[in-house]
Parts: sequence; structure tokens; C-alpha cells
Amino acid sequence: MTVIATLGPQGSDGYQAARQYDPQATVLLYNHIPDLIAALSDGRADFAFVPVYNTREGEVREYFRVLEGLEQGHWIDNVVLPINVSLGGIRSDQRLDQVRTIIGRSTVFRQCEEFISQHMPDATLVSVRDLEAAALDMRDKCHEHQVLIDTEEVINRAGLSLIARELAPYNRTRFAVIGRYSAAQTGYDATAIMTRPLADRVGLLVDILNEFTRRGINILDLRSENDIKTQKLQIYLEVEGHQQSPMVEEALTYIENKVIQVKQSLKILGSFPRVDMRIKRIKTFGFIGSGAMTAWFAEKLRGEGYQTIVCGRTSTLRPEEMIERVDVVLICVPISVTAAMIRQYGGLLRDGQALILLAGESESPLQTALETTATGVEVMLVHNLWGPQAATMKDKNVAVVRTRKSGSLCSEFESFLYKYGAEIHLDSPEKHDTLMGVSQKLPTAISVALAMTLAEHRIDFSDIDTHSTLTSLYGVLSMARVHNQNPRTYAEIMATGGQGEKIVASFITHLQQIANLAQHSRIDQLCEIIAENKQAMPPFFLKNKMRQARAVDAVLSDIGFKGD
Ligand SMILES: NC(=O)C1=CN([C@@H]2O[C@H](COP(=O)(O)OP(=O)(O)OC[C@H]3O[C@@H](n4cnc5c(N)ncnc54)[C@H](O)[C@@H]3O)[C@@H](O)[C@H]2O)C=CC1
Ligand SMILES: O=C(O)C(=O)Cc1ccc(O)cc1
Repeated sequence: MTVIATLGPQGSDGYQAARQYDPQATVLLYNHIPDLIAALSDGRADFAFVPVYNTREGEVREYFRVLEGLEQGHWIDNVVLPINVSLGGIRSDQRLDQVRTIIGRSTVFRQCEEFISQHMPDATLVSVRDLEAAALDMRDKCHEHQVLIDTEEVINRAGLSLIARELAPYNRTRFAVIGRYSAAQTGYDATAIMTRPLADRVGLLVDILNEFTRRGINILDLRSENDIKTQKLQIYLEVEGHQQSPMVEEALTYIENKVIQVKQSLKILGSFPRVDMRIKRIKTFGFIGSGAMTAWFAEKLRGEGYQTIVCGRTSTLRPEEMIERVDVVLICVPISVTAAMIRQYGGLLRDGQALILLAGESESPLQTALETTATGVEVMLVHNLWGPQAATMKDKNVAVVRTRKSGSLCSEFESFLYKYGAEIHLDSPEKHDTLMGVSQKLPTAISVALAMTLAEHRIDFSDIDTHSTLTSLYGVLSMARVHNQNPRTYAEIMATGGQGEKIVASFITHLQQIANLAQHSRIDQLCEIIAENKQAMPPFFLKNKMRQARAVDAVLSDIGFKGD
């Protein structure tokens, strides 16, 4: 039989939280938080339930210090309990303006502050630890003009009459479940960490937070306290991910060794399944296509608590069956087959579902999706501008093309991109395709053509570094990147249709024109062209790009980055 230690009396919210967690458990009731921890430590209890946060009161300050001293226990789970606070007394028709004394617990008084100041502003608040004894005393002595605030169960158990219910709406308390063994990973976890009192150091808090940020780890909670004795800062953090997940583990090790630089300066209170207070409409995402980008998004979505179903060409589950079971269908196949997939499956989506295209071309796939889906189906296109090797989407660009049929499911997907730090750019279909002509089709074509040219002239690749200028290196880097990834990705990019085509066509015309002028030594004309081009570039753009270029130059001139 499980034994849970929590704050009493019987019927208290701690008691109810324990019941909610395990209806069969034996519940041991105490009046002080340290007593719960003691019961866990000496083996009287399997779990201690410690209130940590209340939606009306905020943090329960006492727990901060108690958890800090936790030696053997681990924070392994949470219970969020709706708290219904009621008012009891000797008579159910007690007039509130005649109440002189209110008995209760100090935390409950804080939760009911609004009600008390509105209805019984002149009453004296008497805060008690042993509520049960106080309630019985009140009943036995028939104290008129005295009332008690707590759960209805406590009021009933003491034989008092109910005067009013729901004194504090939206009142919920989060209890930490402290156990003796740490909790295994579920894939949707959070980790609570506390620092020891920290010595002053410029930027320490920012530097600690940055280690999570740069690893794409979301911070759920952050608090600080001053250690009573030393008045040194102590930081409490709750971050997404299990302490054993590589990213979290790496961040914590780095913070301890490189940021704080003090051994055992971090205390991991525990990892537990994440407490999700947000309302999510999407439960399941279904993918059509089982390639690299699908694997990347599916993993990130699962980490956010969503279920995912992936259908590839060889998987036994067919897209027809998958579509029936999901809220959002993501089509993530090569660009050249995206429209065909939409035509094949778009009509199977029901009203209330969403079709989100993860693809590098916008206009024609979106038009197909709008034509083939029912009126009540949401449609949107998302083009992530990072590849499947990216560790996180933090600070990376993503083009989002919403349509007249994009609704709240699409917004929820957008929120997911936002949450993990992606830079969202809202485009029209035409704008997206034109800009992809500039940032993908053309640079890829140039890179591939450059490699073909080097090959034709049997250029020795070791001569590239010895003869490169700072400027010429950029093109070489781009060529190397394109030829170091999946050829299909870049072949598909070069073959995209839509507005991007005009960019490549126009480039070819201009290249030819420049080559002709150069061949005929029209140096003045070439100068004029460059000057005219510069006129079109806003000063902020040139300034910013030159700044970035110098930063790249500095890195590339570093001996460690020179080719060997
Ligand atoms: N790989 C990358 O760097 C990026 C890719 N994307 C986009 O993601 C989408 C998917 O790309 P990846 O996952 O990289 O490709 P991938 O080649 O890794 O996977 C493509 C998937 O589509 C399936 N597939 C291929 N031909 C098919 C056909 N004729 N019928 C049905 N299914 C077929 C394959 O079996 C595979 O499951 C593309 O639209 C691409 O534009 C977007 C940003 C970056
Ligand atoms: O990492 C790079 O350089 C990429 O080019 C990744 C990439 C490939 C295909 C896309 O549609 C978007 C981004």
C-alpha cells in the first residue's frame, strides 16, 4: 500500500491531492512541510506532497527552503488540484457583515483576499495550524459571529454548516510529488533545478539562462531568493526536458563548470512529466512522407507533448487510415511530388482538420491544397529555412504562408515554431517563391555551376585556399555546403517552379551581359553598373552586411579555420 505524507487536516487540499493521485493510498497528515520531508526520509511515507504554487497566491515560499535541504528525495511528479474554498459556521444563515472572527490557514486567507475584503472587511483573521481542532472547538463552544474558511469537506467533517461556496474562483494549487527514486524519462518532461547561494558575478543570471536558450531549451519558471544567512542570490529554475536528456545534461554541466565555475553549485531537485496549464487543440499530427525533415519535426513535436503518426511509401499504415486519426496532416515529401500528394489525399480531410504543407515551394502547392480540401479544412504552408542537421530552430528563419483557410490549428503550429525560437516571416505565396528564387534556386544553381566549372578545368582543390580572397571564399563555402548534403534536396530546389524561375532566368541574362562587357573591356560601363547597383542597396543593408562579412572574415582568418 502506498503511503503519502501531506498537510492536514483530513479533507484539506493536500489530502485531496493525495487522494486524486492515488485513491487507495494511506495518507499521513502533518501540520508543517518539514515534517512531510522527515516522514519520507525515515521511510514512514513513500511520497511527500508539498504545495509549491497556487494560481491566486503565487509561489508557496516555504517550499523553496524545504526543497533546498532535500537530501534523499526527488521531485518526480506533480498534482494540480482545483481548490474549492468554502465558508462554514454554526448557522448557515450567518450574516457576513456580523462576522467578527475568521478561522483558517494563512495560505487560504491569501487565496480568499478578495472575498474577505469585500464581504467581511472588519473581521479578525485567526490563522491556525491545526484546523481540525479549531473547527471542533468552534462547533463545541457554539461561537456565534465566527466562521471558518477551508474546503467543504473540512467544514462538513467538523459538523459546521455551509454558508457559501467558491470563495476564490480559478483557484488551483500545484503540489510537488517528492519520492525516493528519480522518475524515468517520458519524452515530455521538465526538470527543476536550484542553485546554491551564488557569489556575485556580473551577468551570472543572464549567462545561466543563455546556456538553455542556445540549446533551444524552454524555461518554464524562474525565481530567485536571497539566502537568509549570507544574503547571496539563489536561483530556482524549471526547464523543459529530462535531466538525462543530452541537451539538458550538457547545459547543466556547462553551467556548473563554465558559468558558475563552482562544483556542486547546482542541485537538481528532480525531473517529472511536464505540467501543462495551456489549452491545446491539437493532439495528433500525421505526416505524409517519412524522410529527414519529417523525422526532425516529428521528434520536436513529440517533445512538445503531441502524438505523431508517420506514413511513408513503405509503411503498413496507409495515409487514408492515418488521416482519420489525426488533427493535422503534414505533407513533407520532395517539392516535385508535393502537389500530387495533395491531390491524392487533400480531399480525405474532414472539416475541423488542418493540412499543413512543409515544402519549399508555395504558390502551386497552396493553390492545389485550397482547391482539393473541403471548406472547413485549414490550410497553411510552412517552409523552414534550416536542414535536418540543425540541433534547434532557435533564431532560424521560417517562412509561413497563411491562407484564408488558416485557423486556430495553424496558429497552434505557428506557436510551436515561435516557442522554440524560430524567426517567423509571414509571406504571400508569390513573395515566398520570388524570395526563394533569390535565396535558394539561384545560389544553388551558381554553386553547382561553379563546381562543374572547377571540374572542367581540373582545378586542384588544395589551390582554392591558397589563392582565395576574402570575397571569393563566400562562393566556395556555398558550393561546399550544397555538395555536402542530400543532392536531392538541392536538385529539387533548382527545379522548383513559380516566381523563383524568373530570378534565375534574369540572372543568366545579366551574367551574359556582364561577360560581354568584360570581354570588350568596357570598364567604365562595368563601373557604372556597380555604382548603379549600389544606389539600389539601402545604406543600412550595406552597413549590416559588411559588419557580418567582417565577422566571417575574422573567423575564417583564425588559424583553426584555415584549410589544411
Ligand atoms: N532537407 C532539407 O534541408 C529541407 C527540406 N525541406 C522540405 O521538406 C520536404 C521534404 O524534404 P526531406 O525530408 O529533406 O526529403 P527526403 O528525401 O528526406 O524525404 C522525402 C520523403 O518523401 C517520400 N517520397 C519521395 N518521393 C515520393 C513519391 N513520389 N511519392 C510519395 N512519397 C515520396 C520519401 O519516401 C521520403 O519519405 C521538401 O518539400 C523540402 O523542400 C525544407 C527545408 C529543409
Ligand atoms: O542548411 C542549408 O544551407 C540549407 O540550405 C538548408 C535548406 C535546404 C532546403 C530548404 O528548403 C531550406 C533550407
